[in-house]
Amino acid sequence: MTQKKIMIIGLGLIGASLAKCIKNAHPNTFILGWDALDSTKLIAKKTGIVDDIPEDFDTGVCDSDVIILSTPVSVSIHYLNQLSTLTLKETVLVTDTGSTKQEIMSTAKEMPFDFIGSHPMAGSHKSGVTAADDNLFENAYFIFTNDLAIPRVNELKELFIGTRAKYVELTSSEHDEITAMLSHLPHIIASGLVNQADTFNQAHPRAKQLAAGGFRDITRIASSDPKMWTDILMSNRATLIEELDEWQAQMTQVKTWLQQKNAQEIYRFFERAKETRDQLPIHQKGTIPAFYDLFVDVPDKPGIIAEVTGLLGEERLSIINLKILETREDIIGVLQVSFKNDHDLLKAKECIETQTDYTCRTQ
Ligand SMILES: NC(=O)c1ccc[n+]([C@@H]2O[C@H](COP(=O)([O-])OP(=O)(O)OC[C@H]3O[C@@H](n4cnc5c(N)ncnc54)[C@H](O)[C@@H]3O)[C@@H](O)[C@H]2O)c1
Ligand SMILES: O=C(O)C(=O)C[C@]1(C(=O)O)C=C[C@@H](O)C=C1
Repeated sequence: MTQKKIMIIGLGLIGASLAKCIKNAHPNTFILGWDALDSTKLIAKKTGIVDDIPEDFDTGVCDSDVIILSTPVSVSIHYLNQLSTLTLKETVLVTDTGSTKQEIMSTAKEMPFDFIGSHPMAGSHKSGVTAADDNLFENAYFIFTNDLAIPRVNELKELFIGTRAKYVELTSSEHDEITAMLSHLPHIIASGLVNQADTFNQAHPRAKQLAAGGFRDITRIASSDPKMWTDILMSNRATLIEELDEWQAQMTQVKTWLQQKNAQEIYRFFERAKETRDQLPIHQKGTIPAFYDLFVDVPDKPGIIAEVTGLLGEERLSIINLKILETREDIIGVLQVSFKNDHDLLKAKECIETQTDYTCRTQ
């Protein structure tokens, strides 16, 4: 059988992470890469993220069986139009990874080749080839938009099997409504908060040092790439304008309650939010960051926490959370140690099991 050629355009966080996942699951594929930055192409080639960088763009895409566009949304639309001017393989399958889907799907309608939209609902505020991570998509939702009903979604599902993500199919309009609410609006709010704090800090220079966990947690995503987010907003304008109207109405309501000293309504506001968030499936990426828990049965004796965390520290495993679930006198207690991914969780289990007598469970 001839070797399948995949061309990935845009070797940043998502493109390079997908390249790694494809290679892990399909070592026989030949991965070509393309990027606007020579330094990125060089790193991708040197680190083996791609097998090769073609001499020129046209040769690369015309020789490929699958083409993955993983650039900012407006750039991917530009490339899609460019691909329609070239003689690609008759059986080529083109996809993208963009965070919005309606605009690219309506461009794809006019294309002389098969196109199915993809969107892995996992990512990071980090960008670029050096942030590539083959564990990035594990357990996350991976959305396909196939408005054009191309009977080849299974080919993509097979190609992306190494992501270990959970596949979902949506129409592009459902996709853009949902992501506006759960991804795009939160990014606007996070950046708005940081900008408001910046203005405030100029009048209160000491404030910067005093920002604590709450501010850090709600604003992490404000460190994301501004080009990527400008493109996302510009391509989901109508839905976001509606979401922002609702958001403003909600904030005006809170302001009114404050003016009225209405503690009861303010309490209900926070109570509803707590109940809702507490019920969200926090073990799933795509909604709330996933935590991977290890349960260690430990004897009830002094220094036990230091012993377990010390062993994990020596393995350079970072702990996201630590809880003692049961400590009654002279019974075995349970330590719940949370990690940021499955890989760290399994490494921690192995480390504790090989270096102590304690029993470990992951459920
Ligand atoms: N970052 C996330 O959390 C996330 C998650 C899912 C999907 N996405 C989407 O995936 C796409 C890629 O995002 P990312 O996070 O990998 O961004 P990134 O900034 O890490 O990577 C984008 C890459 O595209 C390259 N690029 C830009 N213009 C180009 C051009 N004209 N020609 C060739 N290469 C060009 C950049 O040099 C960079 O290497 C975006 O459409 C984004 O909306 C992002
Ligand atoms: O975790 C993050 O940093 C992200 O911003 C990831 C995130 C999101 O959840 O909003 C961002 C954009 C993508 O389209 C999908 C995922």
